[in-house]
Amino acid sequence: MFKILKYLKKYKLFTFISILAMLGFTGLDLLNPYITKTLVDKVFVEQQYDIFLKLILILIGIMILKSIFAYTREFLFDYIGTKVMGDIKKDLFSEMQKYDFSFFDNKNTGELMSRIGEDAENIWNALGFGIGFLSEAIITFISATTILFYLNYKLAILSVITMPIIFYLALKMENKISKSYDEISDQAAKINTTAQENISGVRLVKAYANEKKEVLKFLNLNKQNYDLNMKKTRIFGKYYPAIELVGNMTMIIVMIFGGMLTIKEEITIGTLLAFTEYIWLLIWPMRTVGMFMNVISQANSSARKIQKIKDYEPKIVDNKKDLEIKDSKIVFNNVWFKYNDKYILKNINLKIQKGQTLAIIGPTGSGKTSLVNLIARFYEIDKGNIYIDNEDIRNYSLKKLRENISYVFQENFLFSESVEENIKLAGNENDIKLNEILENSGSKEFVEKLKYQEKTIIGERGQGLSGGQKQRLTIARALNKNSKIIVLDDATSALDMETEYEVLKNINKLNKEQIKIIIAHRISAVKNADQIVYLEDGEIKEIGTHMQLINKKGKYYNIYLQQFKDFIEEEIDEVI
Ligand SMILES: Nc1ncnc2c1ncn2[C@@H]1O[C@H](COP(=O)(O)OP(=O)(O)OP(=O)(O)O)[C@@H](O)[C@H]1O
Repeated sequence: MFKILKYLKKYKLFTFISILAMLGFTGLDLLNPYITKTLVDKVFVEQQYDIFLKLILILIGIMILKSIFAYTREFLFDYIGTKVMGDIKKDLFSEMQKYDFSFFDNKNTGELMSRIGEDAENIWNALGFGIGFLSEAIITFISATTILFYLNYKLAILSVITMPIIFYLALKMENKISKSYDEISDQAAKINTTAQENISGVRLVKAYANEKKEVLKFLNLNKQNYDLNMKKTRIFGKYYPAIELVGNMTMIIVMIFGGMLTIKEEITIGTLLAFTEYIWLLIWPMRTVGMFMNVISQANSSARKIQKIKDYEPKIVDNKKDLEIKDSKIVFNNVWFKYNDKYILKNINLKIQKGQTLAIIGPTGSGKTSLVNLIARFYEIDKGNIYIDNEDIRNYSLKKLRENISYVFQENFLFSESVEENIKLAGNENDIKLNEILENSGSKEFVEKLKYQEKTIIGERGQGLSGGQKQRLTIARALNKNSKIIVLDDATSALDMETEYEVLKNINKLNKEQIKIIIAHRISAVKNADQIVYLEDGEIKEIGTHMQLINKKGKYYNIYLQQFKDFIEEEIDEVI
C-alpha cells in the first residue's frame, strides 16, 4: 500500500488542502455544541441578550464554513482518488505492454482485467473515502472525548462506557458484511462468466441442443446470488437495530444522570445539551470505523496484487542500442530452447538468405511456432545464437527487431474497428495502398461486398467474417507493414488451395528482397520454398528443396504421399 501511496506525491498540494478542509470541518463540528451550550447558558439562563445576535451569527458562520469545508474535502478526496486510480490503470497497462509472452502464458485474461479494473477501483475507494474518513472519525472521537471529560468527567465516563459495545457490534457486522460482499462478488463473477461464455459459445450450445441445461445452470447461479443477498440483508437486520439501541440507550442514560447533575447544579443546562450533541460525535466514528478499516484493508490487498504485477521482471532485456538492420539474412546457430524445464527445440541450425523462402512442416507440437517466435525475441533462447544481418538479435532493440518482422499468427486476431483500421494497425498508416493490399491478400472481393466496404466495423475477434476472410485480413495487415521478414504461421490454412497459391504468389512477387517463413501443414503451401524444414520433436529431421526431400523418400515424402495419393494413383505428376 505504501508503494501505491507514492502516487499521491504528484497531488501533494491537493492532498494538503483536503487534509486542511477535513481538519477545518472536524474542528467546526466540535465547536458547534459548545456554541449551543453558551447560547443556552448565557442567553437563555443568564439572560445576556446582547450576545444573542453574535452567537447566532457565529452559528450561521459555522454552518456556511462547514459546508465549504465539506465540499472541498469531498471534492478533493474524490478528485485525488480518481486521478490516482487513472494513474495506476495507465501505469499498469503500459507496464504490461512491455512484458514478454511468458508473463501472459501464466496469467488468465480475467485476472489481469481484475487488476486494471476492480483492484485499481479499490484503491480509489481507499483514497477517495477510506483513509480520509477514517482519520476524521479518529480525530473526532478523540477530540469529542477530551471535550466531554473537560466539561464533566462523571458524565463523560457514562457517555463513553457504551462505546466499546457499539464498536464491537459495528466491527462484527462489518466483518460479516464484508465476507458476504466477497461471496456476492465471487458469485457475480460466476454469473458474468457463465452469461459471457454462453453468449460467446451460443453456436456450440445450440449445436448440442444444450439450451435448457444452460438456462438451468444460470437460474441456479441466480438463486445462489439471491440467497447471498438475503444473507447480507439478515446480517444488517440483526446488527443495525442493536447498534441503534445501544446508541439511544447511551443518550437516555446521559439524559437521566445529566438531568440529576443539572438539578444538583453540578452542570448547567447548556452543558447537558452540549453533551447530547457530543455523544453523536462519539457514536458515528464508532459505527463507521470498521467500514473504513475494511475499505482500507481491501485496498491494501489490491495494492499488493497490483504491485506483484508491477514487480515482474521481464526475462527479455531490451537493448537500447540504435542498431539498424540493413540486410535481412537470418542464421540459427546451435539454437536450443525450453519452456519450463523441457527442451522444445534442440540444436537448430538454419541459414536463410535475403529474398528466400523457408517453409517449416511437421507434426502438431513439434516446435514450429516456437521456432519462429524466437526470431522476434518473444521468448529468449537458452543456448546458441540467432543472427540477423550478422548481428546477434539480442544486440538490436526490441522495437527495431520487431519493426522489421511481420507476423501473421495462427490465431487471427482482429480488433473491433474498421477493416482499414485493422490493416493500418501494423505500421504504414499514411500512404497505405489499400486497394493493392486487399487485392494481394485475396480480400478485395469480400471487402467490396461488406456494407461499408473497407470502412465496415468488424466485430470483436472479427465476428461476421468467415475463418478464411479473417485470415486474409491478417495477411493484408502484414502486407501493409512490408517489412524485411514475414512470418506466416499456419496463416493460410483456412484458404482453399487456389487462393492460398495466389496469395503466396503475390507475397513473393511484392517484395523480392523479403525473407518469407511459412509454417504450413499442406505440401501445396510449402513446395515452392527455397528450403523446407521437416521438424519433429524439436529437431530438424530433414531439410532441402521439395524435389530433394521427395527424392530422399523420408518423412516429408510420406506426407506428400498421404496428401497426393489420389493424384499419384492417377499418375498426375504435375503437382510435383
Ligand atoms: N507457452 C508455452 N508454455 C509451455 N509449453 C508450451 C508453450 N507453447 C507451446 N508449448 C509446448 O511446446 C511444444 C511445441 O509447441 P509449438 O506451438 O511450437 O508447436 P507447433 O509445431 O507450432 O504446433 P502446431 O502445429 O499445433 O501449431 C508443444 O509441446 C507445446 O505443448
